[in-house]
Amino acid sequence: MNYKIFIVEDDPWYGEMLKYHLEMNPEYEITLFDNGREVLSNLYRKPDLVCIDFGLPDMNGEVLLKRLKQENVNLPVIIISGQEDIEVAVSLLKIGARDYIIKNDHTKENLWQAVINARENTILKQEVEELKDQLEEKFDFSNSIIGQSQPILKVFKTLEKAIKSNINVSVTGETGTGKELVAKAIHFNSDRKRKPLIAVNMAAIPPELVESELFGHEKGAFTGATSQKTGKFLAANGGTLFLDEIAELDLSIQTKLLRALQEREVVPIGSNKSTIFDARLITATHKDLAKEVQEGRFREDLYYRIIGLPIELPPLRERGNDILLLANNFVQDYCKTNKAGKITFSEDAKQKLYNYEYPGNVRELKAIVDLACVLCDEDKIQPKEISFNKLAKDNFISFQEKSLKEYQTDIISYFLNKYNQNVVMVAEKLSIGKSTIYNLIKAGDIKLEE
Ligand SMILES: Nc1ncnc2c1ncn2[C@@H]1O[C@H](COP(=O)(O)OP(=O)(O)OP(=O)(O)O)[C@@H](O)[C@H]1O
Repeated sequence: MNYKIFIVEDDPWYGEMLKYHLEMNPEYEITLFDNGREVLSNLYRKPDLVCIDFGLPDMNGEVLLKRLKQENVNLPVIIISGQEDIEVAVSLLKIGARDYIIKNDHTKENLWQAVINARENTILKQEVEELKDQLEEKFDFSNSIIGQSQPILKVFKTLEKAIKSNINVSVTGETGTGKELVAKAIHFNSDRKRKPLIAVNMAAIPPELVESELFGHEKGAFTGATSQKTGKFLAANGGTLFLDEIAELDLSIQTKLLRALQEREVVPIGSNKSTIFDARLITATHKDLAKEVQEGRFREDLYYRIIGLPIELPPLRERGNDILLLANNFVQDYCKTNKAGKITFSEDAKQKLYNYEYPGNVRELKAIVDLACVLCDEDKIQPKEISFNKLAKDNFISFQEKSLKEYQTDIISYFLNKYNQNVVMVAEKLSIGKSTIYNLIKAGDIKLEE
């Protein structure tokens, strides 16, 4: 489709010259106007871009720019001006001009590039909007969170309430029960869906960096702060901040977090200026926060601040038939992604899936089903193709008598070595939360090799 450009220039020779030059790209459809009023009355023709001469006889460039922006705030406008006044240029850019070009020997080339930039910018914006639409569809929670069991239907009811309000939400549940998925579903179904969703895993950040990660820092605020950094609170402005593994926060940071939440403002490290933020807070943990409070590891006042609307995700073993519903969905996903023909489960395979405990919950079920799809020779999965992480158990259990925790550490270390110290991949392979590994690293039980 042609890219429609309006040029408004009262000097006919100069206008023709610009038109001639831009028409070298056959995709550009150029229309010339010699005054502001005429271009305004032709906006119904929906130009993709308008280039205006700053010194038009009937309307100065600033007035025309404002009128164009009133009509269509997204319309890119390039100003071409005879004067090199930086202040004028800056004020026009602030009002919304896309570019400011001076009339000199390079105008043609500069305009050519400015049009390319403006067009690319529009395409990028359109792509972002399309991606946002796709995300919304993806996280329409009836599509993304699979389940029809009573405990999950109860969760859906609470989710509806969370979506309609702006209240803080705290999600609890064992590893792999879908806490992050729930946070996404709330964000992408709420009024904040077009603004950022920023997720931070507290267990993954070294304690000394948490404050700067959350609140930001000024350049030179501490050794290593070579440039200014925006914290996650401000990055999430207008949207949602998801603090995963909140129970892992140090008590000193808990105090700072509490202050920020009470005042609704943050102060970056090294700054004396506070900035108001507007982000909805969703927190998650696999721990029992109330117990953490009782045992003195979590501040009571912070607990009451963040608890808001609690959502407790049931373990998969308590979701009955959802196990098979989820398994079928994962098989379909597998077939779609791998362009495979239809695969189903034999009755015995279903029974085997149904009877298992799933300590790694939905994440573990997905890994089991994916593997079964790979292993199955025909179009029906048999019980022998369903394996419950037996490999790790068989290899490690016979070495010597150890505690369960020691076995766990051995297994994780083994996999970290095997997969090049890639925590995310090992978590996926073992169907455990990344945070479980990060916690062991933090506690010094496991050391990542260089
Ligand atoms: N009800 C569900 N329907 C479909 N997929 C689900 C469901 N619950 C979880 N999943 C999938 O299971 C995986 C794990 O979910 P998620 O990361 O949200 O769990 P989590 O509770 O945040 O885990 P962790 O505590 O380890 O961080 C993801 O791939 C997610 O999409």
